[in-house]
Amino acid sequence: MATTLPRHGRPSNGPPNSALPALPVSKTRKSAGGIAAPSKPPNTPRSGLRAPSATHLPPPTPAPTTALPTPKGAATPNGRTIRKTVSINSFPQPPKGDSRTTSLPPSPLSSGLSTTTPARKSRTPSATPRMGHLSNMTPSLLNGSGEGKTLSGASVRNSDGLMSISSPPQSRSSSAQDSYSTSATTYDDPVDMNASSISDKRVSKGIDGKGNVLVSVRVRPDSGSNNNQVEGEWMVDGRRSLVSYRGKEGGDYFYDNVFATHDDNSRVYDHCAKRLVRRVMEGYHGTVFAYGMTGTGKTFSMQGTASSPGVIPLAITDIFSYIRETPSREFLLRVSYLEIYNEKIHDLLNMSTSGVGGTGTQDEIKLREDSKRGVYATPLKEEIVQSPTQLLRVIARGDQARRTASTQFNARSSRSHAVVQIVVESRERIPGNTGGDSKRSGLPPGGVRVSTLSLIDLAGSEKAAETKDRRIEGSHINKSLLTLGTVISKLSDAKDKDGKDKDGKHLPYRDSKLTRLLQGALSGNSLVSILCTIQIGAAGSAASANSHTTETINTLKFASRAKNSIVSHAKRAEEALGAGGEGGARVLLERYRMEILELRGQLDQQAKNETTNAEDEDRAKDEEEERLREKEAEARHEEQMLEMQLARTALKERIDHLNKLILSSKSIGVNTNGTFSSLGMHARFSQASLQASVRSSMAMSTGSRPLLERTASMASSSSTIGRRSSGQRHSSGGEAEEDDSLGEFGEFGDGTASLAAQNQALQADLADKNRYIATLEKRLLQARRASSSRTSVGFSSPNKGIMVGEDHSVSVLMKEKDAEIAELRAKLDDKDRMLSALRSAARSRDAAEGMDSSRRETREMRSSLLYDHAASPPPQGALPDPPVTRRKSISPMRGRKSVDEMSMILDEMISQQVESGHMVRGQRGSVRVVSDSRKAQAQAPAQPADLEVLRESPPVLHEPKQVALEA
Ligand SMILES: Nc1ncnc2c1ncn2[C@@H]1O[C@H](COP(=O)(O)OP(=O)(O)OP(=O)(O)O)[C@@H](O)[C@H]1O
Repeated sequence: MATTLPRHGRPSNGPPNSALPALPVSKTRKSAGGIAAPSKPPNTPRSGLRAPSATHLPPPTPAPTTALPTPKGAATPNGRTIRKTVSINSFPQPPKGDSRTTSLPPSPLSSGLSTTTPARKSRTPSATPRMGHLSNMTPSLLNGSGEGKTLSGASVRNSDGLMSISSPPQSRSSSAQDSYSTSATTYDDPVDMNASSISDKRVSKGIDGKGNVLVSVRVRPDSGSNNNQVEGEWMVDGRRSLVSYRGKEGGDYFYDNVFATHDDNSRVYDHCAKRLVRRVMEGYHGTVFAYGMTGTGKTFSMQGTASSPGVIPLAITDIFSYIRETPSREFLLRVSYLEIYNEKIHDLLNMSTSGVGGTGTQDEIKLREDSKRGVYATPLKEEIVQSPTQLLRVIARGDQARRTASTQFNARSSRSHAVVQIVVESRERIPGNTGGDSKRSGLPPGGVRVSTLSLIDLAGSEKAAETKDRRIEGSHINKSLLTLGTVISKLSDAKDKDGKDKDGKHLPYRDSKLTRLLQGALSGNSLVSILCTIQIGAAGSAASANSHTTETINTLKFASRAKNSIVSHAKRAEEALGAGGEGGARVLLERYRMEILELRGQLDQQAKNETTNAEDEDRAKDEEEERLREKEAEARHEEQMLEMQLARTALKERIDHLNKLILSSKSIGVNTNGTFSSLGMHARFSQASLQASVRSSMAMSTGSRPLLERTASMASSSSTIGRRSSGQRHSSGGEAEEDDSLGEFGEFGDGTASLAAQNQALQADLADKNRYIATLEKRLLQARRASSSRTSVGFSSPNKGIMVGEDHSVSVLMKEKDAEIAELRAKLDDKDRMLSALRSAARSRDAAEGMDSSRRETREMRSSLLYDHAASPPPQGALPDPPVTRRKSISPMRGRKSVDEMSMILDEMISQQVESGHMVRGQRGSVRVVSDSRKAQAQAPAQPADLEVLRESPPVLHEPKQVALEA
């Protein structure tokens, strides 16, 4: 009769042990792997012993519920197994003195047994042969919330009998290397699945009060069996999590989970690791490790196959499922993979330098301890992974680098302890901000939680090895496993002594790298799930050989001790709020968040800069265009100003020159210091100087094209005079072989001839000036029009103030020019009047002397001749009858007299002009026309010559004023 053992409550020491949230309901594990597992290599030792007979099959009835001791090794005649529950203390000592193992350290399990047995003895009452831990089953984080398992008759029948061993595919292939689907897969919650029955909760409850350690035993099928018969020594009851040995020194072993041979990896994962993985995602540290003799299925359980993925791939799937199901948090995963081989740590993800054979120069990896991280290996490569596929690939890479070799019991035995560590960083996601950062504060509401899931496939303990290498490996493996067993044993003894053993010494974690690395888990800082693998074979099979049985029993004892010894007080990892310090520096999520914030800030700044730059560029472009426009306008304006300046200069020069000419003529006419005769005598010289002056003036006035044209025309007219003058000069010393006209002039040595010539020259000069004035006026008009158009342009330009100012100065200039021109015109008028006076003087003289008709004719003829020489018709109305006399017939006295008379007349006229205010006398006796001569002229009586001059004046003279007003 099996009895339900009383469950002792245990103090809660840390982690919550309340009901766990329901896991996803569901339901069938999908496996995409259809790849047939390779069969076991032929050299694998297999049992050739007789298979258990059908008579030894478990009864179809529920398992016996009695825990009463039964005779050792007894079986009922009807085939029912007689349970023998023995104390762990009664387990036999491991065999010693095996010839093959003398050179090896003793098996850790057997050693552990020998060292711990006394202690166990003292605590386990002999009257209660069941494992001590069974009396303390309480719910735990890993076991569920207290729901029991249902033991139906059928299930009991399946699990309670002797081994029903089939031959599963014997394979060893990394699931990660195959095309295992990582799509979301859900599993039956073992708790929910078994929640209906309360009749027998013993098996599924937390095993004892020692915290959250979960111990499971998995029995590997014995492929060597030909049938399902087992010769009565072993009994595996999965439903009751019981393994019984009925053989010598046998007993009942209860654990949290016992998996029979037909249980697959999925079931193993669901019961051993699923909850732990979930807790890790919630912030607890978790460790799952497989322990057992070589070839018993540790790697098969942890890695699985393509068709039956193990703990590692299933945990990865669950990790990502959890992330998908938890949108309120964001996660970052990084993975490392190391192995401890011959007591050296190798980075399985960084084997490119060291190589599998360890020939490279990989930095030595050491174990360090940190208050926040605990014990950790460094330097170790960590890879950040973002998908299950990526994570599986990383692990598959490590698997390939792991050292394996063929052993007596395993063709591809793992010769090292392999540790996969998945670090999970998580942080609360800010609502409405999928980017993961707070736009307002830049800080998330909570800190980053960091937890670690360690998945460890230990190397198998080996009792004997054939080769030296194997022996060395086996030595290290056994030593580390022995240390592990010792630590666990001492943990049990030291549970009340603050982690110290009986002698007050610290636990020997440092005795091996394995225990040092597992220190955190063993000392209770993390949730722990231990999967012990055993292989039990039919009686007479290889698996049931003595050594094998011994190893199996030792494994069972190790599992029992672990369950009793490891007290977990795992707590949810604290949330790290900063990225500072050694611990904080590991929080990549925080670092990345800060980096993202920083990069975002830079991006924003860059965007702002780009916008500002674009605006600046536009502005600079506009300003540049504006500057160019201004420059062009300025250049145009300067050009126009220069043009006007040139025109003004030319005008000024011309006006000065004309003024000089006028004064010179008047000086000649009004010379009162008795030199008029000399004027007459030097008339030719005076003419010549006048012409030279005109020519020089012409030569100077070359500023612009119109002026050049004008100069040419004036030069042509002057040349006429010049020829005559030069002729006069040339003939001064001689007579009439000269040019006719010159000869004729030469003949007139008296004042009459001089006057006529002067008169004619003045006439020509007057005509020339008129033309010049017309040209100037045209030019002025053009300049004003140009200025006007510029002004209108200038108003629209940004420098319109300047343009207006310039234009104003131009208009002032124009006005000045107008005034000058008016003055010039007045001077010309004076000259006309002088000419008229000369003419009238000549006429008076003629009348006084009673010139005969012949002389008159001669004079007329000469007059006409004179006009012919002038190269242009005489101005209309000008010099109607020049009083020219034949000088040869005039006596010098008479000539002098007429000159004197003329001088007198001129003096009178000038005096009149001066008196009337039209002219002013200079200091040297010269006279000037006053500036308002125009007004005086308007008041003076019009004379024929004046009218003529006015008629010749182009009407455009008044246009500039109109333009100026418009401007
Ligand atoms: N439960 C099982 N069902 C079917 N085959 C199994 C099972 N367990 C183990 N095997 C097979 O047994 C062989 C050895 O298994 P495995 O390599 O996992 O043992 P191990 O304990 O890891 O050995 P070692 O410690 O030497 O590495 C493999 O071929 C594997 O396929």
